[in-house]
Amino acid sequence: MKLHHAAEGPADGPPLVLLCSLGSTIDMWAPQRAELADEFRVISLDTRGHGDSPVPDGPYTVEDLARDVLETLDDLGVARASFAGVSLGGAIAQWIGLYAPERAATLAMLCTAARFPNADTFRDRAQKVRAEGTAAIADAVVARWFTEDFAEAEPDTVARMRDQIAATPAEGYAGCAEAVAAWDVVDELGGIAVPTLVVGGVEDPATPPENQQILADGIPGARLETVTNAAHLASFQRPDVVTPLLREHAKGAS
Ligand SMILES: O=C(O)CC1=CCC(=O)O1
Repeated sequence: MKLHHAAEGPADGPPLVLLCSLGSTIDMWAPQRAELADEFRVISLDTRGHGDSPVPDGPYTVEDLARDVLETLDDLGVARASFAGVSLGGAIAQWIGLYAPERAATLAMLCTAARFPNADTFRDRAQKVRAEGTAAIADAVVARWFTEDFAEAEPDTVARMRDQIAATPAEGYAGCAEAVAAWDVVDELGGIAVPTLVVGGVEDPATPPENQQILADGIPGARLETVTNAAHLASFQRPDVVTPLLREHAKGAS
């Protein structure tokens, strides 16, 4: 399935693909897109069921979502790229590292997990949004994305991001929540042979830092960075730290 996307930066620049978290659109990458487009061909994609991408009936799997990404890149003529994904997007990056490594020059996995904590809560969430709509969970979810200090300092930004969650089609959100619930590659991480950066947020309640430690311990040669004053959307709250990390890592692509 082809995904809605934005392609920015020089057409002949090294491709850098940005993958989103559950309940977000390519707007979550706003702090990185313009900045990294100075040297990369930045391709950000709305995950299936989100933003302006198609919304088939769920459940979906991470494999479905990753195949959508690769099909869209095929359509764009991109055979190999660096990938950076937050949370669900980080699971997609793991899948590509495991099952389509020839497509990946580097991988960056942000605020994600090889098996998400409390998988049942994502099945419950899927059930709730199918019954009541995505707005029913938007406040609770956005509270996990940013630190309390940030939420107090930037209420308009947080409200905008909350609205992004509430605008996500219920079936798309539910299908992706079911993909999150089923994701478990803890025992396969040793098979990822692509240069990998793992980034965590110190105050992330959704995928606390021990999850990134598991990724970094399991993926041979992975580099781990943990960002302070950051919760689940560390890339959005701390672009001052995360964007240079992404740049440096993707530049190391061979
Ligand atoms: O939505 C959450 O609470 C955290 C999360 C899990 C997967 C994802 O993309 O976000």
